[in-house]
Parts: sequence; C-alpha cells; structure tokens
Amino acid sequence: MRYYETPRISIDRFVEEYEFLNNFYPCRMELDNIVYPNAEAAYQAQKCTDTEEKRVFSQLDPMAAKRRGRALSPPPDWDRVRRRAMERVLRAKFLQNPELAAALLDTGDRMLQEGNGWHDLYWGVDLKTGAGENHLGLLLMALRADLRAGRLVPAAANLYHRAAFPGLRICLEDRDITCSDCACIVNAANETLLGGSGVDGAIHRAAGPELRAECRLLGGCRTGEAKLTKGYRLKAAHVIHTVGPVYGGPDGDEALSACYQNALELAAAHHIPTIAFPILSAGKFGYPPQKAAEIAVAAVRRWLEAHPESPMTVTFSCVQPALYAAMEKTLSRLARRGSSALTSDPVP
Ligand SMILES: Nc1c(N[C@@H]2O[C@H](COP(=O)(O)O)[C@@H](O)[C@H]2O)[nH]c(=O)[nH]c1=O
Repeated sequence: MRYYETPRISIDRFVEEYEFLNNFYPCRMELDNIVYPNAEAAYQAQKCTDTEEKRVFSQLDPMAAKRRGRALSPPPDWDRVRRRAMERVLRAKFLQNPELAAALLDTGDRMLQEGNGWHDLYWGVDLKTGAGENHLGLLLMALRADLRAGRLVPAAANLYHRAAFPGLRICLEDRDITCSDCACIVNAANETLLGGSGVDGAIHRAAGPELRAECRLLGGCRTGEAKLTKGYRLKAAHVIHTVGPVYGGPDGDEALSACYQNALELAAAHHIPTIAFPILSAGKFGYPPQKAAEIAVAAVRRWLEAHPESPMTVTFSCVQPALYAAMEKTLSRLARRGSSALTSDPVP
C-alpha cells in the first residue's frame, strides 16, 4: 500500500499526491510584480529589501532558492514578519492557481501537518516526535477555510507563457502539465504505474482514483515503454505513461529517446492530435537539464520528421526554470536552423 492509500484523518507529510502543499511544488505566482516559479523562491525573496535582489529568485528552482535565502542576512525583524510573508506567498500560490485551490479544498477537514525529518519545528513538526509548531500547516488550513467560506476567491485561470515553434510543430509552455489543453498528457511514471512523487503524483491527484484503478490493470511498464489510459478528471482525454531511465545507467539515453518515440507512436495509433510531454527523467531520475532537453527535442523531431503526414503537434510543459531555459535554448537553435518563425506570448 502506498502512502496516499493509507486511510487517514490527517495529512502529515506533503509528499506524493499531497506534494502540491509543499513549497517546493512547481507553480507560477506573482507577488509585487515579480513572477516566481515556486513558493519557496517567492518566500525566500521576501528576505531581500532590494527589488533587483528579489528578482534573482524569479529564476531559481526551489532548492537553489532555499540555499540562496539561507545565505542572505534577513532583515532584523524577520522572525516577527516571516509568518505574514508566508501567508502572502501562500495566498498568491493558491489564488493564482485555481487547480491548486480546488485540490486544497479537496483535502476537506483533514489536519494538515508539514511532517519533516529536517528538524524544522517552526513551519512543521518532527515526524518522529510530533513536536513542532506547524505554522505552514496552520496557514494552509486557514487559507482553506477562507476559500471554503468565499472570503478568498481564486482567479479564473492561471498565467503561463507559451512559445511556439511552428516550423518544428513544437510548443513550449511553462505551466503545470496537469492543466494542459492537449488531448493527451504524458506521465513520467515508475515501473509499477501505481503513482509516485513529482509529476506522477500530480497527475494521479488531478485525474482522481479512477486513474490508479485503470493503471492497476496494466501490469506495470518497463523502462522505455509506454502505455495508454483515460484522463478521467483531467482536461486531457488520455494519459500516456512512460518510464524514463535513471541518469547514469547503461543505455539510458537510448531508453529515454524510446520513451518519446513510443509515446508518440501510441498517440498516433489512437488518432490523438495534440500531446504534452514533461521533460522525462529530468526530475528525480537525475538527468542534467541540457542533456534531458537535447534528447527530448531530438527524439520528438526524429519522430515528427519520419511522419510528415501526421497532424500531431507536440507541447513540452516545463515548470522548472532551469529546464525551461534549456528547452528554449535547444528549440530556438533548432528553429533558427530551420528558419522557422518564433513567437513567445503570455497566455491567457
Ligand atoms: N512535479 C511536476 C513536474 N515535474 C517535471 O516532470 C518531469 C519529471 O520529473 P519527476 O516527476 O521528478 O520525475 C521533470 O521535467 C520535472 O521538472 N511537472 C509538472 O508539470 N507538474 C508537476 O507537478
């Protein structure tokens, strides 16, 4: 039985399908005219008084933001104002990402506790001893109550950027793949196909338990292979699950290319016209961003070029700034070579 299948009154770790409650969860939010890629970056930036210093955080992945924030000397009254700073960040995160507000409401009346093993007794509680003040959990529960009572209202849609590379039949977006408008999204699954952390947990949470029930019937999936299910509560009608390789293993790059090619083959066999990929193996499986980006683009290009008659357009959904930058660089280089037009517009 996996963590999220255990019947429970409280949610006492922000992992797997509850990872969206974690400040490391990738999601865009704007605060004081700066757009951040995750709540950790937005929070750590609040330690800076200088706007240009704050702006540096708009490009940081959560771990880099945490490290940089720790190295700063915070304002003298930080201990007094940090809870209020976190409240503003959480409001921005959930009100500007309506799908996350809905997921927070879906936690019902369950106690939210940021159980951790790194002895943060202010924002969370120690998983072993249960000691801690749990301010992050308390703020999330207060926000949930405000949402439920209608005192706070989420935006109608979230903000993201989309770069089109029409000559390549490829787009790049910096929004969460679970919000994709494509007919099919690709899940970076593990071999069990029963859900996990990262994008896998996010897709299972957004699709609902019916997805896990269908996945159970599939008998797992080997690295490099791809399997199709319905999308259930997702906007996407289908999900293709594929298992990328862990970085550094033998034949990993070939297996990674095979994931893209097999997913596209399966999509085409089901007459799926639009498909969104995350950058496979670039999260917990450890591929460096540039390498993962180059393999992703090369594999998709190879398939599209081999199928000129196919109506398929491919979107890469990429919420992490370092990965987005690597993808943009790789696609722009390719588009220039193909002398294709390049547009980049904020949406909606
Ligand atoms: N967690 C997350 C995304 N994570 C992205 O999915 C890819 C696989 O990472 P991993 O799941 O760690 O193996 C990787 O490119 C990572 O940046 N994407 C999204 O749209 N939404 C999410 O909630």
